[in-house]
Amino acid sequence: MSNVDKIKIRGGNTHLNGTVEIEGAKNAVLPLLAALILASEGETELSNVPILSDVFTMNEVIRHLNVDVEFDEVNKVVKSKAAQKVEIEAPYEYVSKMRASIVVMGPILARNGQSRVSMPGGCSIGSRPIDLHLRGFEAMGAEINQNAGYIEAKADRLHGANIYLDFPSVGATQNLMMAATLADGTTTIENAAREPEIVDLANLLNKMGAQVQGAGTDTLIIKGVEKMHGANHSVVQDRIEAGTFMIAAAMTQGNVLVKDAIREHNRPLLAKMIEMGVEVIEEPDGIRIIGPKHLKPSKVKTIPHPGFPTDMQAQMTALQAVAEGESTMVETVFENRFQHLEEMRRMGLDVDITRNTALIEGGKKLQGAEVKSTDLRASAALILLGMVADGETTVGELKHLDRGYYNFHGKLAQLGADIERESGY
Ligand SMILES: CC(=O)N[C@H]1[C@@H](OP(=O)(O)OP(=O)(O)OC[C@H]2O[C@@H](n3ccc(=O)[nH]c3=O)[C@H](O)[C@@H]2O)O[C@H](CO)[C@@H](O)[C@@H]1O
Ligand SMILES: C=C(OP(=O)(O)O)C(=O)O
Repeated sequence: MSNVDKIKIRGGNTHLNGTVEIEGAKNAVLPLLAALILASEGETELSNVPILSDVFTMNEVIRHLNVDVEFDEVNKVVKSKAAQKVEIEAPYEYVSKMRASIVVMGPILARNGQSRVSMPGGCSIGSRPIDLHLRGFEAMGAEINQNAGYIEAKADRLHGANIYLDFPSVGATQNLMMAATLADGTTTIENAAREPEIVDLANLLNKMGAQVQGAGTDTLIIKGVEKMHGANHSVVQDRIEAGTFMIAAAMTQGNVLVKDAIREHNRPLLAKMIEMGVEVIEEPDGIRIIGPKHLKPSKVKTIPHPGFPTDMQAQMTALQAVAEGESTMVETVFENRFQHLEEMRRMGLDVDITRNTALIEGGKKLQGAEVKSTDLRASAALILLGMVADGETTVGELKHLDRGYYNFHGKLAQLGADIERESGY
């Protein structure tokens, strides 16, 4: 994997066909790896772990904290032995590489009574503050200080608290849920995030001896326990990778079976695609997507789960680019998540952007171009658009793609796309 690699797509006549297998979810496995910090005895085996650069980064973070982890990439299994003692510091070097590593803060604090974690800072899709995480820790009795780019938290032992999140933040819900597992007493988190990745985390925590109830609803109740142990768990399927291939099939008049896709996890996307004229067939071993000749335009707004996911927004705009007529996309979760549209303009997309609303005049001729990805989902969306644009599209800055998609070009090639990855040097 190299950031100087490029993906080349020759588009204009692609009709994807076949079956695609989906990996375990990046957004599930990262907090699951952080949860390993909580175990003080036994061994853990996580299976269905995706081979992604973010997973390597998270493994480095928790290794640095003294948790023994080994990633068997052939079998997609992470094995870990509980640490007797965990370190308190997650340094800048790791947290700056991957914001999601902030979710180690709750587990470190719960295990050690103190933690020192580098502030993650923003990223290209928005400023991404962590105030909700910190206010939750404070409610549980932690004293928080900011010092030289680090957040330091201290509490001899966290205590249970009633926490209401102003916004159902995924990361804050995960961080506070993990902190509460070892706290003294019961914690209630209201207006909690309801994403399937939250449910997956609660499932692992409960297997490790925690007492978490209500995952998947907006109220979590966590009864603190004295200690936690290792457990075996298989990572839930990546609904965003699955959704990306569903859109790929829909926009290329394709016929693709997305293996073992979970309808419940992709309900808002599937509902929109059906509205746009896509055929969605539930089969015993997955969901089949058949793309029509003429796609209808749509109005989409991103909202926390079970609303339309912001992580599918860029890919959905690629589908809207193909739909005939005027579509709208409103991004309400992140304030700067339209950068892919500027790149798509270079491919001939007719789009008008006013603040968080994009007006896409779809169905016009698109031409391949040299473009660069600005974030993870932008890179996938540009590759998707490359399949329907005439001529050659080259997508660079693949470090973003490698954070969240394993062998994306290989999977598309297997479905019939004319695509290759050129190695840098
Ligand atoms: C690793 C991972 O799982 N990443 C996902 C997670 O990110 P992440 O957990 O960072 O996203 P959040 O749900 O926390 O953020 C959503 C919104 O809340 C704001 N906010 C968040 C926390 C806080 O303390 N204060 C605050 O204002 C953010 O700036 C953003 O505008 O959920 C996002 C929203 O579904 C997804 O796009 C990311 O792919
Ligand atoms: C925004 C994303 O991830 P992260 O929160 O890890 O940046 C994503 O998965 O689309």
